[in-house]
Amino acid sequence: MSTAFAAPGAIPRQPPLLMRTPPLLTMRGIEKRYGAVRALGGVDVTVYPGEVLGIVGESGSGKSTLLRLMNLEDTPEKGEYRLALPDQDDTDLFALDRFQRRMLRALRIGIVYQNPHLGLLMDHTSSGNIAERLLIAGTRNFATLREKAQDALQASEFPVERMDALPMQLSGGMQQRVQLAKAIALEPALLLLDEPTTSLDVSVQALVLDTLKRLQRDRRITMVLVSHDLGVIRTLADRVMVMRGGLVVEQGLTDQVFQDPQHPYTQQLVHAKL
Ligand SMILES: Nc1ncnc2c1ncn2[C@@H]1O[C@H](COP(=O)(O)OP(=O)(O)OP(=O)(O)O)[C@@H](O)[C@H]1O
Repeated sequence: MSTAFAAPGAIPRQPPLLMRTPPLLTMRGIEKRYGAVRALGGVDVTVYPGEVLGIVGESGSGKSTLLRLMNLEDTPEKGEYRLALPDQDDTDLFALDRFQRRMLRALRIGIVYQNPHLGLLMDHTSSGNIAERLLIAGTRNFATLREKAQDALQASEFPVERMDALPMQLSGGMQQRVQLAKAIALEPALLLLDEPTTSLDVSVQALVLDTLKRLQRDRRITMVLVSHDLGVIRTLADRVMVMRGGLVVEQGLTDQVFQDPQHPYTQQLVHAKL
């Protein structure tokens, strides 16, 4: 496995500035099975504040399972998970009870799924979807709810004049922007993106990627981005982790991994894309 910042024999490079701070997210030894299927076979992940970590790999390699665990939707058979949050002690988050995990997920972690049905309440308007999130955090005043929902929608570059439309009345790109607005409404410490642009037309995909880039640049939101599309990873991710068969086979700075892949599987992925 190549985790280094330099090819063998090369002069070691300094890790980027972001990585010289303590990590925001640390996962160690994550193992997850579904019956006989080993989805994750002992995965370690470290994410630094303000960076975008990309996760690539073929279908079934365990990317979404790992993201679901980061979102505390599920627990693994083995492994630990810590988030360095100001009000959080060093507890293993998988050891929290179901309610504590749900609250932490709602208040501190945002997620955008490939399928808007997973991220949105289809019988709520766009503003209602965001208000639902704000209510969990204790906002009760109607005018404040609307104002905050509008702010979040604007930040995700959603046309706010459509804020009272139902998701089904919106285009795929707009639905993803509502999911994004909902995910960032409470200024999460961690934003998880599971194939956020995969089901969109190429031109719409580029616009949504631009929004994500702008958000990342302006707000320095720490993101973990799962995508099978190397172009998307290359556009957004500072670092990349390559997964295969529930294991991490290579990781490093995105440019470096793509320009000089060390693992045969990464070489195959990169060359298939060229
Ligand atoms: N709920 C589940 N029940 C049973 N098996 C599952 C479940 N979720 C995932 N798996 C299996 O776990 C393995 C990893 O799946 P996962 O969805 O994490 O992979 P992935 O890399 O995200 O794939 P894709 O790119 O196709 O979404 C696969 O073999 C998958 O079939």
